[in-house]
Amino acid sequence: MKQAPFIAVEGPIGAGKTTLASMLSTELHLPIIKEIVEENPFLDKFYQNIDEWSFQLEMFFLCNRYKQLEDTGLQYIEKAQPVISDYHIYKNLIFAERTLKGVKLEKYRQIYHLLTDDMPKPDIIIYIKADLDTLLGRIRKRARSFEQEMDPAYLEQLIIDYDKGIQFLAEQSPSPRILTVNGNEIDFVENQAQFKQIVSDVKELI
Ligand SMILES: Nc1ncnc2c1ncn2[C@@H]1O[C@H](COP(=O)(O)OP(=O)(O)O)[C@@H](O)[C@H]1O
Ligand SMILES: Nc1nc2c(ncn2[C@H]2C[C@H](O)[C@@H](COP(=O)(O)O)O2)c(=O)[nH]1
Repeated sequence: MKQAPFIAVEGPIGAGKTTLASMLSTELHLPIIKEIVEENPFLDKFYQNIDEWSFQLEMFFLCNRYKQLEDTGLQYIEKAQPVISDYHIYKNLIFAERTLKGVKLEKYRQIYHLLTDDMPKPDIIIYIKADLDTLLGRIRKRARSFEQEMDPAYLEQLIIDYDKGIQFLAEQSPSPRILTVNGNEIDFVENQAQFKQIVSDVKELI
């Protein structure tokens, strides 16, 4: 290992981030940072009325992830210890740019940059790309009640937003190493050989 990696697994809702990050954490003996979902008091309300609840929801995610990133910095990055996370902090902005408008979006952007610009960023991103049908199938399989009525148009837009967001991250300096996984065709859950191939690809990046 050249230096202790900070790995983030990213991709739109239902792509398999938490699943793959957990599998890699076990396989590579890496501590894992997982985002807080079930305890989020606004998600249910958000899916019922996005315009009404988006600011509270985005701020809740941002504050939680800020705290997790702060802890990750202290516990792992500053001690040069490797770590894997099932999200990149930049996902906050990907979502907020889609769900917020006007003054609220402008205020959110300022707070986002204030909180995160000087925080440690992942140097490896595993980006799981998947199309709408695959994501809808996985969201059904996961069966979280509040996600079942999600508007497919929202998810379709997020797929595009994610592509742009990851492209933006790729152009940053220093640029993260990015491994793109085809989530439609590669079944790392059921197919051991395909999972081992991802492990081998990740090891090459470390
Ligand atoms: N490559 C895959 N093949 C089959 N099922 C998958 C795959 N990736 C994830 N799943 C399943 O899809 C659902 C969503 O996965 P999850 O890891 O929660 O996605 P995310 O964290 O990206 O939202 C889970 O039920 C998981 O078991
Ligand atoms: N509006 C936002 N929604 C978010 C954000 N982060 C996660 N989410 C939603 C999407 C899913 O319903 C659920 C879990 O996310 P996964 O990507 O792990 O499936 O929470 C966000 O920043 N803004």
